[in-house]
Amino acid sequence: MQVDSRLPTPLLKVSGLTRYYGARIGCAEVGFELWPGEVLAVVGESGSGKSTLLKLLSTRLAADAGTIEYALLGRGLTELSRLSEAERRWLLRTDWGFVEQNPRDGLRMDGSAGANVGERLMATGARHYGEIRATAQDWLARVELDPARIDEAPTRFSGGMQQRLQIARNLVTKPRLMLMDEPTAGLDVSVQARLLDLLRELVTRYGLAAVIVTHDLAVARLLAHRLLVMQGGRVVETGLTDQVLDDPQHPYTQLLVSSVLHL
Ligand SMILES: Nc1ncnc2c1ncn2[C@@H]1O[C@H](COP(=O)(O)OP(=O)(O)OP(=O)(O)O)[C@@H](O)[C@H]1O
Repeated sequence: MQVDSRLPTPLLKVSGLTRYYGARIGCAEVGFELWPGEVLAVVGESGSGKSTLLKLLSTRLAADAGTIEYALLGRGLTELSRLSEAERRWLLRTDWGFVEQNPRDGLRMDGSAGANVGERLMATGARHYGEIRATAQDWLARVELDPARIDEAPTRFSGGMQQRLQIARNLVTKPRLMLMDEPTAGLDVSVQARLLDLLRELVTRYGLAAVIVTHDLAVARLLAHRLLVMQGGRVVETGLTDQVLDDPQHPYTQLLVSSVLHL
C-alpha cells in the first residue's frame, strides 16, 4: 500500500496524551503522527490502554494531559480542544468516522439500513430525498449489501452485514480519518476474512487514514502500514508493520509476536 506523505503536515498529531483512572494509568505519554492515507494499528494485550487511547482520540473521554491536533480543511493543524462543541460534533459526523466493535453501538437499530446511511449524509447538508436514497443504495452496494434491502432494519441483518452497514454509514460522508475499535472481532473467521479484504480495499480506494485498535496481529499485518505497541498504557514500540512483526525489538513485542503461530 502506498502512503501519500508529500503533504507538509500530518493529518493527526498526538502528543503526550495521558489519562488516569484514579491512580491507575489508562494511557500515558502517547504520541504519534498519522499522515493522509496511512493506517496505524494500535496493538497490545487486554488492559494495555488501546480503548482508552481511541476514546481520547474521538474526544469521548477527556485527557488529563497532552494534545490532539487535526489538519482541518482550510485551517491546518488545529488542537481539538480549541474547537467549539458544535465544530467538534460536525467534525465527528462528517470528516471523521468511528467504527464500533459492536455494530449495534454504531447503528440506529430502530431505523432502516437506508436511514442509517442517509442520516450521516444529511449532516453534511444533503436534503434531496431521492438523491439521499440513491446514494445510500450505492453505498450499500459498495459494502456488498443488497441495495434492495435498503428499507430493512439492521436487526434483520447478520453480524457481518451489520458491520458492513456501519462501515457504509461512516464512509458515506467521505471522511478523511477513521477510528476503528476491533472492527472484525466477534465475527466468524470466514466473515472476518471477507470484511478485512473489504476494509483493505476501501481504505486504499478512498485514501483513508485510520487508527485501528486490535488485539489481533494478523489484522494489523493485513491492514496497517505502521504499528503502535502498547503495554501498561505506554507505547513500547512503534515502526513499520512488517519491520515490527518480523523483527520485534522490545521484549513485550517479542512475546506478543511469538505467541501467535501464523502471521
Ligand atoms: N472506566 C474505567 N475505570 C477504571 N479503570 C479503567 C476504566 N477503563 C479502563 N480502565 C483501566 O485502564 C487500563 C487500560 O484499559 P483499556 O480498556 O484502555 O485497555 P484495552 O487495551 O483497550 O483492553 P481490552 O483489549 O480488554 O479492551 C486498564 O488497567 C483498565 O483496567
